[in-house]
Formats: sequence, C-alpha cells, structure tokens
Amino acid sequence: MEDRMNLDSGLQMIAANLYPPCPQPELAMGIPPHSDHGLLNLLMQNGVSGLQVLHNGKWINVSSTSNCLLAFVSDHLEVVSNGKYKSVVHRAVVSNKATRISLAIVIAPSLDTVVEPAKELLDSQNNPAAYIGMKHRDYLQLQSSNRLNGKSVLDNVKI
Ligand SMILES: O=C(O)CCC(=O)C(=O)O
Ligand SMILES: [Fe+2]
Repeated sequence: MEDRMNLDSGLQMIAANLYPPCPQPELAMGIPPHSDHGLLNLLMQNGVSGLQVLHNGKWINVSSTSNCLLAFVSDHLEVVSNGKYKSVVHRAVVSNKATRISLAIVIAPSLDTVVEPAKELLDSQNNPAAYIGMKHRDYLQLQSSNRLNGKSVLDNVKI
C-alpha cells in the first residue's frame, strides 16, 4: 500500500465542521450523504451525536464519544483494494439542543498519484479490475464539478 500509493509523499487534509443548534432539525441536514476521497478518514467529535452511517440501506446513529478517533474506509481504499474494503457512506444530521463540532482528517495519496486497483490483487480470469485508475487531482476536480449527474465519483470510476 505504502509503495503503490506513494505514501512517503502522501497528503493529509483537515476539515472542521460546525453545526449550530437548528430550531427545526427535521427540515435540515448538516452534511448530505456522501463518501470521502482518500484512503482513510479519521473523525473526532465533541460528544454531541449527529453522525449516521448507511448500513444495509438503513441510517445507523454513531455514538459521539469525545477523545475518540473514528476511522472510516474512504473511496481510494475501496479502489486500491479492488472493492474488498467498501467506502463508508455517511451524513450528519443536526440537533435543536447543542452545537456539534467534528474534525475530519483525510489520509490520502498525493494529488499526482494515480489511484487504481493494486495489480497484486488482480487476475484477469477470477478477479479483473473493477475500477478505472484516476489521478487523485482529477478525482477531486470531478467531485467538485457539476458533471456527476447525481452519481458519486466512486460510481463514475466503477467498471
Ligand atoms: O460531521 C461529521 O460527523 C461528518 C463530517 C464529514 O462527513 C466530512 O467532513 O466529510
Ligand atoms: Fe465525510
């Protein structure tokens, strides 16, 4: 993994999310459903719940313990593992009681790394590549473009 993804020159990005109390939480969404780019997402929360993960078609509440790091499999780990590990679809709902804060640390390959299924995991007969390769930079550009027509970037790189 370290060699394949050039992790010596990898990238870490931090997103800080602030969700103030919302008077009508049933009408709002903190962050809509998505999965993250990168290999892993390490998430810290301030003890106020709101994170939900999609599991077997149902949204499951994740407890929010402070001083705890939550590790999510993200899109690039799904691609490199050729689908063996699945990227976690998640969202954040809001509450009318407390302010919620989360810090998401994305562990990713450099922007010039082509993210593709590891050749060691493929064989053309039984385990062909299930994803096309894409530079991390292009993946990010596609994610922020309006060319997705409601699909995720991950859906776009699936063969
Ligand atoms: O606030 C959360 O728990 C989720 C944040 C998140 O999904 C993100 O920053 O990508
Ligand atoms: Fe996320």
